[in-house]
Amino acid sequence: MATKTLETASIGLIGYGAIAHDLHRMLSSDGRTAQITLLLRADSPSRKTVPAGVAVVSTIASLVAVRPDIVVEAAGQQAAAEYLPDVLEAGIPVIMASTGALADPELFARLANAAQKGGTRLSLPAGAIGGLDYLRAVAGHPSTRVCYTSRKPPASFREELAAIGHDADGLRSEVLLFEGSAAAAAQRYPRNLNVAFSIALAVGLDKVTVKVIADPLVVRNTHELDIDGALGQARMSFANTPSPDNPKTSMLTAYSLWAALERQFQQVEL
Ligand SMILES: NC(=O)C1=CN([C@@H]2O[C@H](COP(=O)(O)OP(=O)(O)OC[C@H]3O[C@@H](n4cnc5c(N)ncnc54)[C@H](OP(=O)(O)O)[C@@H]3O)[C@@H](O)[C@H]2O)C=CC1
Ligand SMILES: O=C([O-])CC(=O)C(=O)O
Repeated sequence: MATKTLETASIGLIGYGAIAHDLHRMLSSDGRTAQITLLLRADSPSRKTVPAGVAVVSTIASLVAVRPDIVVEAAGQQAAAEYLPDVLEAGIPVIMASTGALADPELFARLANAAQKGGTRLSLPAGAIGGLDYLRAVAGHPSTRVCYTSRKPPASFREELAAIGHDADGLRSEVLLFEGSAAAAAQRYPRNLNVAFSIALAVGLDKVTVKVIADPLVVRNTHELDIDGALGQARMSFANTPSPDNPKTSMLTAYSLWAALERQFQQVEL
């Protein structure tokens, strides 16, 4: 990989939704013509949004056969579980957006083993937040505790609110949807709470408590972290613009994946 650059690399992209659209645009801007192979299901509605000239395959075997330099998953937790072991085992590095899939310890072990067998690495981007370097550092002290609150406009939790008798469009005050562990949050809200599990992986699963709030008074996807312990206190807050294509997803996520991709091809890693 050392001689390749992001401009000359062959990139496998799983999914073509809000994140992948933005990533594809970034990879193709400034006169670049990225070599991208998309994996979408044969009957995927997303196929009709794929620009002419972009190669599309329907199976993970076909994607692996192309031998991309790297694969980026931006399709969802179920897709990550289904496809990524084969990619890693084939020795192809992976950047995974749907980090909440790792809340399943069996899948975590399967992916780690596949990466070891393939002699490659699974990279987890910061996604819709930042500050994972700080969390990784304070993880070392047993006193560290993190309270993470995901606060999003009601449109991001339309189905969940309906299930408890609320109309997302008529909500007047905030609704606490969930309080508990990061693993439970990531599994209960697979399209909204991957960040919770990224935080937990960085700082330690036992150190994090999570609140999930639908709030009609916010217009941004807001991630608040309160960190406390013998090393000190920190407060981080991210107020992200939701993607126009998918309000659950912050636009920042595609930029984070782009930054993670760039790092893969740099000799000096920041
Ligand atoms: N780590 C982080 O901070 C964040 C992580 N995420 C993760 O990224 C994922 C993608 O986000 P986003 O782009 O907004 O989602 P979208 O719903 O906009 O797009 C998902 C895309 O993936 C495709 N897809 C879904 N399942 C499969 C499958 N089994 N095989 C192939 N393609 C599939 C969909 O195609 P189809 O048309 O067939 O449904 C669609 O093209 C989220 O589900 C979430 O897990 C999101 C935000 C932040
Ligand atoms: O994009 C966001 O704000 C967070 C998100 O959806 C997730 O963590 O799955």
